[in-house]
Amino acid sequence: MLYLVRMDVTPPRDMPEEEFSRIKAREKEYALGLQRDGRWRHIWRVVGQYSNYSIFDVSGNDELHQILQDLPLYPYMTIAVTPLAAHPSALPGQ
Ligand SMILES: O=C(O)CC1=CCC(=O)O1
Repeated sequence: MLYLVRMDVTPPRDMPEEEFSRIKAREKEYALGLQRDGRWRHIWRVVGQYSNYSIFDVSGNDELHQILQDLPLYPYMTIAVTPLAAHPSALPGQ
């Protein structure tokens, strides 16, 4: 199943920059692993915001929920999930 996910990150005000940088490095490694195995299909920065739009291709709600909960930045995120279905006007394979 495909999901459009928006992640808005609010960095903690009281966390030292070095500690937050370490969390961001872990986040990147985690995200790269999921991109390499094909479950995190796209990630795009929202211009001017500490936010991204991502497309996930996973088995269903439970797998996506686990993936999102395991994000190192999860405690500092607001997440919105939109499940996607095929559109009848889409070209085959799109
Ligand atoms: O920077 C972000 O939008 C949050 C994030 C998700 C995966 C990643 O590497 O950073």
